[in-house]
Amino acid sequence: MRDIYLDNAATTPCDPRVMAVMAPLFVEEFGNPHSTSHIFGLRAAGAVETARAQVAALIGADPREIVFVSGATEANNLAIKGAARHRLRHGDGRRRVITVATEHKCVLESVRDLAAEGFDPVILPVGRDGVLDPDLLREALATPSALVSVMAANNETGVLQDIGALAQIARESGALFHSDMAQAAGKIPIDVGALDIDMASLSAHKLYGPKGVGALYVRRKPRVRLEPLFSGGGQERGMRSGTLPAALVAGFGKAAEIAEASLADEAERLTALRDALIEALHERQAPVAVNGAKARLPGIVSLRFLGTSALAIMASAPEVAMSVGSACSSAAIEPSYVLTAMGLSVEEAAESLRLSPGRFTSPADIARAAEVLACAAQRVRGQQAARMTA
Ligand SMILES: Cc1ncc(COP(=O)(O)O)c(C=O)c1O
Ligand code: FES
Repeated sequence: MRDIYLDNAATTPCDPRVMAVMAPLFVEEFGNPHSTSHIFGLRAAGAVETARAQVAALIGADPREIVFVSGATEANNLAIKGAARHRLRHGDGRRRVITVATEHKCVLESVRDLAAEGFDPVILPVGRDGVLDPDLLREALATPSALVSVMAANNETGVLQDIGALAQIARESGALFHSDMAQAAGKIPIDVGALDIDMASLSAHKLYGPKGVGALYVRRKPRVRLEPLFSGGGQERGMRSGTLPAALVAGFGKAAEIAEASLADEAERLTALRDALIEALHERQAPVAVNGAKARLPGIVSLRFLGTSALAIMASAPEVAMSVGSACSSAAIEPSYVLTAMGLSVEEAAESLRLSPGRFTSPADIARAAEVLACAAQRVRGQQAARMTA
């Protein structure tokens, strides 16, 4: 029996069509995309600009608004630190930077790190459904603020925030608005123009592209200015020095193009797979509850196996790849900070597993995973009961 991969929220495999675009750029067309005095550099630069247009199209941006970086971690650091520092140095003395308790660590830590530079970090709570109450944002913005950062879709629960509404609240108070869209991009339709936001972070490896490349959307009208994180040659219009990995960037572009073309079909298919998994678990008498609001990404579900340790289920079902909490925190034993921020008790959070089917998951994979999981849950409950009576 082959192993079943249900951890697409941690990372996705490269689509073979993406591999086909990248391969020649490693070997034959290996030029430095910034060395445009000869054909090798020009070809690499052409591949980068094609990708810039493809990534821009996925989110309704202008290609000139796309800054390529190493991934969403860097994009989030650049957006938050870059915008806050530039504003403070050139502007109005606004020191407040606002985010939400369920954000990815790279956002939370970027905001917290700014405290050492004299900024005023504010971390807003969420409700039991994982959603930020817009009134809490309004209250926080009573103090003039530099920046608000709210993710579009959560990486552990798939819960969606109402980015358009939150961005409008921020704009009315004169704060910039950034959104971590690493999980949302390519999964749900996104139009940065319609959302009227200033910055958005993307990562290629969440949408069937390669690891090690991502992008920051930086609005041009009105222009958002950032202090760069790195000193250097001034590539990417001065916002991100360093030679771009043309092959990875081109792969990201192709992945974005495929994601855009297949978005509606894939969302429907993933929703059906996710619902089939939950249904099959119910049929096999595995008592589960979904964590978070109804409005969620199609491909991520956080399931609480009532009364059953999630870590023990994982250990008992090694042929299913899944996770407790996010990939970067899964080495830690503490239960997910995202779930406890939603008001789950430590015990409830410790009963929760994240399952994320993807483009290459089949209905047969889902049926098999449900069987394995239900069986593992039953075994674990048996062991727990035996320990209680021993
Ligand atoms: C919501 C979110 N933000 C940021 C990241 C970090 O992205 P990257 O691995 O590209 O640095 C991830 C994935 O780990 C994520 O899910
Ligand atoms: S009960 Fe299904 S595999 Fe054991």
